Amino acid sequence: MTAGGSATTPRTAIIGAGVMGEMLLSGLVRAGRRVDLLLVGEKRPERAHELEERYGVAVVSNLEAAEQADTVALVVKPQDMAAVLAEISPVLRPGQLLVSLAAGITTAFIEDRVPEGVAVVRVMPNTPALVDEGMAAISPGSHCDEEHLAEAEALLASTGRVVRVPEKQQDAVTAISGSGPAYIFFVVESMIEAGVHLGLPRATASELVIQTLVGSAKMLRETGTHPVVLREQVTSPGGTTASALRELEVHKVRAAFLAAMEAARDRSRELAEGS
Ligand SMILES: NC(=O)C1=CN([C@@H]2O[C@H](COP(=O)(O)OP(=O)(O)OC[C@H]3O[C@@H](n4cnc5c(N)ncnc54)[C@H](O)[C@@H]3O)[C@@H](O)[C@H]2O)C=CC1
Ligand SMILES: O=C(O)[C@@H]1CCC=N1
Repeated sequence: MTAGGSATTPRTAIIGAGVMGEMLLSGLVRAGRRVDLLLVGEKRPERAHELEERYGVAVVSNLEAAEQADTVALVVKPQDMAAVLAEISPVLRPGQLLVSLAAGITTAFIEDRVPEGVAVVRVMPNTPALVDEGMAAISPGSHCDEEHLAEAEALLASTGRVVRVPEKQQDAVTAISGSGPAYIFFVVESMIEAGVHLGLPRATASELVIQTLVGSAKMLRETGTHPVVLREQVTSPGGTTASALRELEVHKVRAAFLAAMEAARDRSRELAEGS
């Protein structure tokens, strides 16, 4: 949406300004959205104050945010979603767009709790959005037209890539790219510890691992070569890499990744039940 300065200029509200709420807010500000057209609803007063200081954004009640905005991003924990929807539902109106970033919460869950005709888009973002390298997947709800979807896409495009997926894929997306950064950080942490075990100073181990990660990610993106081929290029016959990879296979790391991501997918499915 463009900011034109008239009384009808669209406003965007963010309800729940923790890690991902701030990601969205800071991305919109970096992308040039006018701060006076942004609103934040945040429960914790000290956090609200922090955001007012940092961005000059108006922090208002959830009701005011929902009443004044054309697009409302819901960025609270899945367990808090029902309470927030119950609070704002009386002031929501048809044509408004709700964009939910909560894991597991379906568009049907939201549509059942808001007035008929309110458009809902479900998004699964990830934390690299904080450095404009996010990966977000979006899915339309049942009252959502192309304009609503494009607006949700624009919200997320300010912090990285956006793909459209059928909603039935969102639990898998959550398991792969939503939680994905945590798996990568876990691998990085494990490799740094291994370097320390092998006698490297921690700072050296960290630099070696982080640059190896960045370089490998860049090769994947820039060459477009399949990861199996890239791995084979590193794996000299009878060499060091083959010895290491055999240990990873012996320890069933591939199977562990599959089981881990199935567990994340299953947890995402459970979250809509409120557990
Ligand atoms: N952290 C991550 O990597 C990702 C998180 N998500 C989703 O984003 C959502 C938020 O996650 P985080 O930002 O990590 O959590 P967080 O705990 O950092 O932020 C949630 C914020 O909502 C506020 N809040 C709670 N109840 C409220 C209410 N009634 N009114 C106003 N504000 C309220 C809290 O004070 C807090 O600041 C979750 O639904 C999560 O599933 C999605 C993808 C990735
Ligand atoms: O752990 C979680 O539930 C959230 C959703 C995806 C990443 N973090």
